[in-house]
Amino acid sequence: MKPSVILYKTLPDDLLVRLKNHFTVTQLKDLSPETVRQNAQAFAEAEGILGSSEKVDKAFLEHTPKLRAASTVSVGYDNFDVDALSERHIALMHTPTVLTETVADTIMTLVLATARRAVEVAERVKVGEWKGSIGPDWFGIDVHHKTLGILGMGRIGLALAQRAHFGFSMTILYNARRHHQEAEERFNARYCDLDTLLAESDFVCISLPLTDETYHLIGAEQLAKMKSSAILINAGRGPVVDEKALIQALVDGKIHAAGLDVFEQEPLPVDSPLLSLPNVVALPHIGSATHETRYNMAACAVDNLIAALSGNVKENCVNPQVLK
Ligand SMILES: NC(=O)c1ccc[n+]([C@@H]2O[C@H](COP(=O)([O-])OP(=O)(O)OC[C@H]3O[C@@H](n4cnc5c(N)ncnc54)[C@H](O)[C@@H]3O)[C@@H](O)[C@H]2O)c1
Ligand SMILES: O=C(O)[C@H](O)CO
Repeated sequence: MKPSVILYKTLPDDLLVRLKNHFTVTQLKDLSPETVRQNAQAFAEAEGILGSSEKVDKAFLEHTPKLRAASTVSVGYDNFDVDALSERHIALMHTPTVLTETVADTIMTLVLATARRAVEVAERVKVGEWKGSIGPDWFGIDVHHKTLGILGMGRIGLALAQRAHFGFSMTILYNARRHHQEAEERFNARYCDLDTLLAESDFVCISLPLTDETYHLIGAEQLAKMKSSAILINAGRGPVVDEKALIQALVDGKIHAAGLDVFEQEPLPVDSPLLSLPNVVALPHIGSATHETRYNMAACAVDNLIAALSGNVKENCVNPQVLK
């Protein structure tokens, strides 16, 4: 008999067929307590789950006594209680690498859009404000040859450094828990402490995971250390930045602008003060959202679940100790 799995995301048809070739699939819309209550038997039988963005904690796991693997269609896994999964010997699989280049493109999009005010001035054209030759109130600031600071020199940070170094002749600073030899050798990146990075960067770019250590890593004190001409870009996770402090810093002119793909609350409430600030570019968490990359992530997640439930894991496991 095929193992039972719960799918809580829509998959392209060919990937759904691949999943069904290996498993008995129950498709549900989410993992909310109500969905769990209404489908108690399916959760009681499930050996695997596949989807994204839903919270998987101890309380959820009480309803899944047979669970052996969770496969998330994302690289970030802050919505999972990894310790609780590991205690139960449940493998957590994720999708690193396939999305790295696309997310780095998104960060570069935010760098360019904020510096050149692309969204703001395009809106002004649409409402008929372009009536003659433009003046300094339409000007942006240069990106090329500026200094870009990277918080989180992992896969995405490295791909960003490559773009900034080769594409825009930028000086790269980074802060990390250890020196990153490849970044230093290939992109001439300079390691520095957080305060130095904040003080010297024209663009502070966050590609950090959300952990206890990174929660509100950037707050009022850190924003005050940035240049008033600097731009903050966050494509890691919203809660890495204290959003209230960020709004205040933008309102007070302590920093020049912000480019944000992630927020403390998603979707971003329409009444967020961020949306009334002209110097904020707010994207709806589209870091990896291209047709190609989202397909590749879904395919990776399907393969990850097949590997985990057949005892054949070679990569992409967050807690490989449970496989021993
Ligand atoms: N906006 C999006 O759509 C999107 C898409 C993909 C990933 N992400 C986020 O980006 C994160 C990074 O992805 P990745 O593939 O580059 O992961 P990664 O693991 O390769 O890189 C993360 C880096 O952050 C470093 N780090 C962790 N805690 C730190 C700390 N306290 N101080 C300094 N450095 C620290 C790690 O050492 C690592 O080098 C993901 O965890 C996810 O939250 C967002
Ligand atoms: O972590 C990731 O892969 C992205 O944020 C999509 O959720």
